[in-house]
Order: sequence, then C-alpha cells, then structure tokens
Amino acid sequence: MERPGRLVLLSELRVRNSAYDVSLSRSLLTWKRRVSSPVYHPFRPRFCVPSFPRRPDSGVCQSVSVSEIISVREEEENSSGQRDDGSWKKITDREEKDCRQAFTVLYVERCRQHRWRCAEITFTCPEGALCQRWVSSIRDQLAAITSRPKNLLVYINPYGGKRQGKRIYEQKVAPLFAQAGISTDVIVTEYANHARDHLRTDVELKKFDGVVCVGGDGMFSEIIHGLIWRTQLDSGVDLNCADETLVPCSLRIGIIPAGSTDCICFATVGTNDPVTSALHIIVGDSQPMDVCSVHHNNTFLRYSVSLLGYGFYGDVLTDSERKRWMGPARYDFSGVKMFLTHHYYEGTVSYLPARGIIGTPRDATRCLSGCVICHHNGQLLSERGEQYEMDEASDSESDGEWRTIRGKFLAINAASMSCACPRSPKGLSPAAHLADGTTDLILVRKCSRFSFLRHLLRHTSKDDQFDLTFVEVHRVRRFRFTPRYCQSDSDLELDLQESGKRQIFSQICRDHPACGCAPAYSSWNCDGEILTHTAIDVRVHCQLIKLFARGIEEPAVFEDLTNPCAI
Ligand SMILES: CCCCCCCCCCCCC/C=C/[C@@H](O)[C@H](COP(=O)(O)O)NC(=O)CCCCC
Ligand SMILES: Nc1ncnc2c1ncn2[C@@H]1O[C@H](COP(=O)(O)OP(=O)(O)O)[C@@H](O)[C@H]1O
Ligand SMILES: [Ca+2]
Repeated sequence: MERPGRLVLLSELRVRNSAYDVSLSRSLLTWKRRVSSPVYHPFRPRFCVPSFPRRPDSGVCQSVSVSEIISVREEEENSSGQRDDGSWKKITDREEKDCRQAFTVLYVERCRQHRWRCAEITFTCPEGALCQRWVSSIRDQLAAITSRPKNLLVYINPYGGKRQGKRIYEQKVAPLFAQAGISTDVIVTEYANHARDHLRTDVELKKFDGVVCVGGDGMFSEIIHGLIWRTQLDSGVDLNCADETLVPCSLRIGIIPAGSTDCICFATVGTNDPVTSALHIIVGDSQPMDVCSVHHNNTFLRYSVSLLGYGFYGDVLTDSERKRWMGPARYDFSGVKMFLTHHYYEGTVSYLPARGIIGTPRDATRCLSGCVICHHNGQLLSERGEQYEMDEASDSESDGEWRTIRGKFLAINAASMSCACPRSPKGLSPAAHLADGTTDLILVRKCSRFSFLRHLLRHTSKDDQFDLTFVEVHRVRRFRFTPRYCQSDSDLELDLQESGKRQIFSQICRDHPACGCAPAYSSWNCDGEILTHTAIDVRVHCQLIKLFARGIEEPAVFEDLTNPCAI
C-alpha cells in the first residue's frame, strides 16, 4: 500500500449525508468517515453509535492512489438539493461558478479477475471557494503525471471477433477517454493491412502519445508491424538482415480487446475486458514487451509477440480461416478437427539456449506486474547488448552453442509470453515472461492421440503440460526450423544415419502402430496470421515495444486497495 506523503489539502467534507475527513497528498486521496457522537437509544440500556445501511465505504477509511484517479468534475446542487436518486447533476456553463459546492472524483476500482471499473464519489464542500481549491488541486496533481496520454491514434477493426469492435469502442471506451480529457483520431479500417500501411507511411506520429488497437491479435499484429517498420526505416535499419539490432518503438500501444482469442491483451492485463484496457491506457501504464523477428534466408517475413506455432496450431489456424463466418467458435471446431486428423511433421529444430538469465520454463513463479525477472534479464541484455549480439551472430551450429534436434513432431510452438487466454487461463507456457528477451520453445513429439489429448487438456487445468515424456521445453534467444522436405541432401543423409532407418517421408508411422499419425505439410501460425514460409529463423528482440498495460497484478494488490484501510 502506498504511503500518503506530504498533505496538500485536508478538509471536512460530506459524502451523501455523512461527514468525512478528506485528505489529498502527493500520492493518495483519502476519505475517512468521522465517528458520530453517541446518541441515546430508548430501547437499549446503553449509548450506541447510529447504524447506517452497510455500504462499500462503511469502513474506517478509504483511499485511492492519485495515479489511479481518472478525472475530477464539479457538480452543482439543484434547487431541491440533490436528484431523486441522491446523485448530483453536472453543472452547465450558464450557471454561476460560486454555487459549485460539490465535486466528483472518478477513479479506478478493482473488481474480480483483474477487471477494473470506473467508480465515482461525490464530496460536498461547505463553500464554493473550498470546492474550487479541491478541484484545482486534484487537477494539478493529475496534470503532473507525465506518463498519461493526451492524444491517441485509434484503429478499429470492424471485422474482427464477433464484429463488435466499433460498438465496443463507441459505447465503452470513447466516453471514458472523453472523461479523462484524451483527444483521439479514430480510423475504422476498410481492408486488411489498412492500419499497418497507414502507420508505416501516412501518419504524422509526432502528434500522438500512443496508438490504440481495437480488435484481436491479428489486428495488434498489424499495428506492431506498422510501428516497428516505421521506426526501423526512420533509423536506417535493414529489415531483411536477421542479425540487425532493432531500434525500440517510442509510442506505446493500447489494446481494446474485440477479437477472437485476445491472447495478447489477456496475457498482459489479466482479462479481456474493454473497460479495463481503456483504464490502463488512461492512467498511462507502461509494459515493455519482447518481439520475435521471423526471417527466411535473410528475407524478413513477420514479427511475433505471442505464439509461433507449427503443426497443430498452424493447422488449426489454416482450417479456421475458411470458417470465419463462425466467429470465435471457429477455433473450437478446427481445434477438434485437427486433433482428430492427428498429423505429424518431420524436421530439424536448432536453438540457441538463453545464457546467463534467470528463470526457466518449468518455474512455479509467474510473470506478474513489476516482474523482477524481466527487469533483471532486460538490464542484463541491454548492458551486455552489443557484445551479446555479436556473440550470437557469430555463433554457428558447429561451435557448440547451438543445439539441434531432428524428429517427428505434432507441434512446435514458441511462446514469447504465457499466451494465456480465456480458452487456456494459464497459457501455452505459464512461466514465460513478457519482457525477458527469451521465448519458450515447446516441442511435442509424435505420440498417440490419447497422449496428445492429455497434453492439450493440461492447458486448461492445473496439471503441468510439460511433465510428459513426449514434450520438451527450452528457453531460447533464437531458433531455426527446417521441415524435412526443405532439408539439403547432406542434412537428409545425416538424418538417415542418425535414425538408422531408411524411411520414406510419406510412410505411415511405424513407431506407434496404434497412434494412426500421418505425415503432412503444415504452416506457421504467427500471432494468428499464416506464414508463407515453413523454414524460418526466429530471433527475440528484448523489450522492443511498450504497451499501455502493467502485467498481471498479484491478487494481494486487489485485496489491499478495495478493503478499507486504517492509516
Ligand atoms: C481439443 C482440445 C483443445 C484444447 C486446447 C486448449 C489450448 C488453447 C491454447 C490457446 C493458445 C492461444 C495462443 C494465441 C493465439 C492467437 O494469437 C491466435 C489469433 O488470435 P485472434 O487474432 O484473436 O483470433 N489464435 C489462435 O491461433 C487460436 C488457437 C486456438 C486453439 C484451439
Ligand atoms: N476492415 C477490415 N476488413 C477485413 N479485414 C480486416 C479489416 N481490418 C483488419 N482486418 C484483418 O482482420 C484480421 C483479423 O483481425 P482480428 O482483429 O485479429 O480478429 P480475430 O481475432 O477475429 O482474428 C486481421 O488479419 C486483420 O489484418
Ligand atoms: Ca519473453
């Protein structure tokens, strides 16, 4: 809990009909109900404090951090005092200033499951001048918070998820931005890649403090491509060179979830709720995030922040794109279909294990708000920056740093963050970090349908999805994949020597006669977009972008701030 610091104002004000001691410090606004004078109760043989209907504020004292105040507005008591419901009406320009005796503070209130709401409380002052002092003091405090955005560029995908993006923005988000005094330029996209191309070339970014994306992971992907490209082009970085160090983007990105999976929003905020996301943007949160660049033969393909999945997740995406009319349910349909299809894929995975960092993919700890592992590893990578990049670039598969695995896989997944989403609340790699400069490479080897189902179902339960003989996970900085049909003759010869068996690629699985797997071609699912190439070179760029988010908060934060406090 934040300490109050030096007091700016302290007054006795009224909330509804009760007297409160209200104080404002540099960090906290606190209101504490005054203890009423004892009154004599005729039917009880003792003095007692009058009882009030129990309200959320009936504790000793409540407070809100100044950093979580959304705005303050002046109210005016009408001729009869208050409205019938006890609330106050907004003052109009025509009405006299000095009759303003009440002000309302709008602030963040934490609800269950990481949701935030905009709560409000109205304080009545004994005189107009005091009311003015309170309003201007709170406004001054808010104006001093430099991390809050004032001008935002908003892109709405009207086509994502259940096609509700425009309605969600207009009804739930725009009114909050207006209350917080944020001005916006809103663009409703007209075609795929409209936002990406607009950001890359057309827009004057200097005018804005951030970009807001209303849509799903695919739409977010458009935004980061536009921003990252623009930043690299402005800095003269060659996008096609996989070994280039990328320049971090200065503008923060806010995600208003209106897609099908909304994994990036869920894994960075803890919920996919548009109001919660809007409030994180308003208070000016900042969460750095790793980005993977994906290349093929020194040609840039895409960036990824959440899942790069070949095999099962690639096939689910390819199949589901043909069923967009089903909305988000397309993933469930295609998920079951691809599970039953049970294809396996042969190829070679080589990876560069993350060295010198703290944390492993099997840790019980999670990446939470203010994560020390992200902080430590991020600092380590930026201090060792150039040296590390040079070592990495010069590492070759022959020098022992790179490790190589050849085999038959049902799925090859790289999770640069947990990939938690409503379908899988702990995600594909529960201990992955948002900003530690690594990705968790998960290899699911060919196994029976029953075993694969056990693995998949563990994404939805508390059981460890990696604690299975056919699953392995490595925390890496870089990896490459080559499907067997793309391998060179010498690599194929090596494969054959290693396996000791001369199998034809199209041959039905003999290792697991009961599994019924069939070999096939797959594609990569890159944050919900299909990649055109299968042989890829992936590299993690530590903390390349920043979101208007703070990571998932510990439940204790929720408890501290909603419970009455005693200072
Ligand atoms: C047969 C039982 C299956 C149970 C599987 C449960 C595992 C779910 C893990 C989900 C991980 C999701 C990773 C996120 C991927 C998104 O980027 C991507 C695009 O999202 P959007 O743009 O919002 O549509 N979503 C997917 O690829 C869907 C994967 C669904 C797999 C069933
Ligand atoms: N106006 C538009 N018309 C058609 N497609 C669009 C439009 N705007 C964006 N897109 C594309 O829609 C795709 C899906 O968007 P997304 O918001 O991620 O929804 P979902 O989560 O349902 O996949 C993305 O590939 C994006 O590029
Ligand atoms: Ca990471």
